[in-house]
Amino acid sequence: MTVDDEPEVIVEGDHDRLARSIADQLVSTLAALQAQGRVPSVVLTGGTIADTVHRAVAERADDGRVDWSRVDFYWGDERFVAPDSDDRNERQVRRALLDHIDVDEARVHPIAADDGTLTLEDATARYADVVRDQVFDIVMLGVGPDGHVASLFPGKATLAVDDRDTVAEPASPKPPPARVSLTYRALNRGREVWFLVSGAGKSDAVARALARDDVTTTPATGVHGTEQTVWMLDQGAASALPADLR
Ligand SMILES: O=C1O[C@H](COP(=O)(O)O)[C@@H](O)[C@H](O)[C@H]1O
Repeated sequence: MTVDDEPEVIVEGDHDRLARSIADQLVSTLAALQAQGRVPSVVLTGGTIADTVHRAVAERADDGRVDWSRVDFYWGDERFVAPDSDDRNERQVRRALLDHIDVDEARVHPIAADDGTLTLEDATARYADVVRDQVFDIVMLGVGPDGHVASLFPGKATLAVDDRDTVAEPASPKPPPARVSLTYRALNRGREVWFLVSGAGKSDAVARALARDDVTTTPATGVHGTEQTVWMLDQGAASALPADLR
């Protein structure tokens, strides 16, 4: 993003309206890319608004606009827990969306779970192989009240990693502690980056990121799309923004 490429800010009335709007945008964007003969790639996120978005996409899945077997799905981060743990971002997305659409499992690329055979570092290295040189069409990211994105948390050494695509986070301040995350280097290969943020509890983090606060205190500042960066907010999440941005 150059200085001229200001992020776009979209504000919807509330959580559910925001989720429906994002779901519509996702379906339209994927359909348009497929109409160009492309197999779109999407980076998925965990979190509360993301879960509502995934359910809203599933409700739209039967309209035939998207061939879901011709979409590549990746994850921006994952909790390194047992495969059947409800803490897995993969499990959350499968329940809300992937179990309801006709995906090609060869195009679903989850981050490895703690199945007893792998270390956190093994899972991190494996995902680096999966995403190597991958350019993502859409990167969707939730944002924490502390400004974290994926599993890049304020003050952590992982924020400075710029020589690889994945990092291990063994001590996340938000449970569960063991996580694997894409780095800025990988996330910033996204053509379009969409921040999905709901609720007044995140309004300060949103305001700091859009004011370009330092990444060490607001990690979300460091992610931007090569073509477009869009902050998709509800009124609560937008409530600390200056009036011209709301
Ligand atoms: O831990 C995580 O948190 C964020 C945001 O979650 P939320 O519940 O505050 O919406 C999420 O984007 C990330 O993928 C996840 O691992």
